[in-house]
Amino acid sequence: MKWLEIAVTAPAELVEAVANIFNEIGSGGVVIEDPALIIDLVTNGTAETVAPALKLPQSGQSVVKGYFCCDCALADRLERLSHRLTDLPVFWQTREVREQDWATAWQKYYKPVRVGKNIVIKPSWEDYTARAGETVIELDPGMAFGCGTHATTAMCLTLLEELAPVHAVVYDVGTGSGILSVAAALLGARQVTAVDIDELAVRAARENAERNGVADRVTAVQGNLLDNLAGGQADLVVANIIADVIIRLAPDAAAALKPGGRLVASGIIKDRAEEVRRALDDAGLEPLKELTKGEWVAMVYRRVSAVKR
Ligand SMILES: C[S@@+](CC[C@H](N)C(=O)[O-])C[C@H]1O[C@@H](n2cnc3c(N)ncnc32)[C@H](O)[C@@H]1O
Repeated sequence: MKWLEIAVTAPAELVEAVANIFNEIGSGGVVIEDPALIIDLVTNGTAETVAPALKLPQSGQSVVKGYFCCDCALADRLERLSHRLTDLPVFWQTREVREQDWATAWQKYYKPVRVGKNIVIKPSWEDYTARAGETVIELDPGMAFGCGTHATTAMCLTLLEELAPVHAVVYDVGTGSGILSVAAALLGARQVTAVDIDELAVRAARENAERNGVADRVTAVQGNLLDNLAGGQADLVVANIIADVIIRLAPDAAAALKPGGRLVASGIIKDRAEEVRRALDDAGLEPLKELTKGEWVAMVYRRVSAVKR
């Protein structure tokens, strides 16, 4: 089958917005090429990581690629895309590709990679022998976000490892591939609810929980943020989405936490970090820690006692 690849070159802060537009108009898959991440891997990569396969990007801009089936719906999709991109500072190019070329193209760059102190993310098709003390997450993200190498996911994993959620009740909001839910369960959480608005992500999260032998502790559900979740109050909420969504989520995240519970929030571009801090403060949460990587920020907050609603 023939597909049309549409490559949108965009500044880092618009990457999520462009990826969302692709998803909303029915893209069969989205690939994000983030130069900050590639530079980080080329600079800091070890023999185990993807670094040897990568080349430094020519420009500092990110490229978001969407794939569209060349069928009768294509013309309508292109018109909607053109309409949605028209006011954004981006440019786009198209080329025809065969299905095998894009569906698996990213796999050749995706090798076992170490995150935090002792977490290793192992693609399901790669071999890896775990060393003592390592937590190995076996993953096939499919078309869902979250293969572990994106700065925001990596920072969330690092923070999860530090928070050591032994016996914790956890909500993973915007679970994508389920990577953070699986990590929480492997790190000892007793009950994890993984929620995503995207049906494909929910399926990927369920499969990845099974693949890692933690399906008995990870429940993946389709839904909007923390709406209608039945898991009770949590020790830990993780949300790696985007600044606007974290701001919207703040009061509900605070209310979903037990006193003393922690929120790990990421997907926050540096320029929006202050707005997110304000929203989390306004929700009655107390800041504990921040990490930054490239353009991205991850934050840890704690619920002190009663929260404002
Ligand atoms: C950046 S990805 C994070 C994936 C994974 N948790 C990680 O850390 O790599 C954000 C995810 O949030 C999901 N999402 C966006 N808006 C949402 C909403 N309102 N409710 C639930 N999930 C949402 C997206 O579908 C996407 O899978």
